[in-house]
Amino acid sequence: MQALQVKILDERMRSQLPTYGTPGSAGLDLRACIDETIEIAPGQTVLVPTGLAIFVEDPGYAALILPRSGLGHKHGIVLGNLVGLIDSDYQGQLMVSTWNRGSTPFKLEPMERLAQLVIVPVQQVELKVVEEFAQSSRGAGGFGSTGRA
Ligand SMILES: O=c1ccn([C@H]2C[C@H](O)[C@@H](COP(=O)(O)OP(=O)(O)OP(=O)(O)O)O2)c(=O)[nH]1
Ligand SMILES: [Mg+2]
Repeated sequence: MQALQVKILDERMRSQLPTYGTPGSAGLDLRACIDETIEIAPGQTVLVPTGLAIFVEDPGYAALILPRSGLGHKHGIVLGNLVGLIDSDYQGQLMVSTWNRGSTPFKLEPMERLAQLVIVPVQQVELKVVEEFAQSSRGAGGFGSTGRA
């Protein structure tokens, strides 16, 4: 397993650094580092600190913040930006844009696990302008061009 540099910005996180819940888990759970319960109204979005900063450093990797399925499915708590992309050169606090897309208020408790962090490989590219592409069988077909599932 590779090491990831992390800074603790909220002392409460020192004793509960994110870990993989099971040997096969892809995500590290991020907690809501808030001092008091926050009630998030239906349709409201709140930027929630996690108490952690990471420095991925290697441009061949990035981190993604993704919703937790239970919160999203059962309570409508997802991400205001749908997916959070953490650049390899970002050194600030990880923040979770927390959107209540449901129809009932949600009480977010201090230190509750709110979202998850996944480290993914990234390929940076150099754009090369061409006039024509070699023909593919799909061509420009998309958006259901192969029929409805
Ligand atoms: O859910 C998120 C999304 C982003 N970030 C941080 C890390 C990321 O590297 C930085 C910038 O994110 P992004 O590039 O998606 O936002 P932007 O609106 O393009 O801002 P910028 O102009 O700073 O790049 O904000 C978070 O903490 N949480
Ligand atoms: Mg950006």
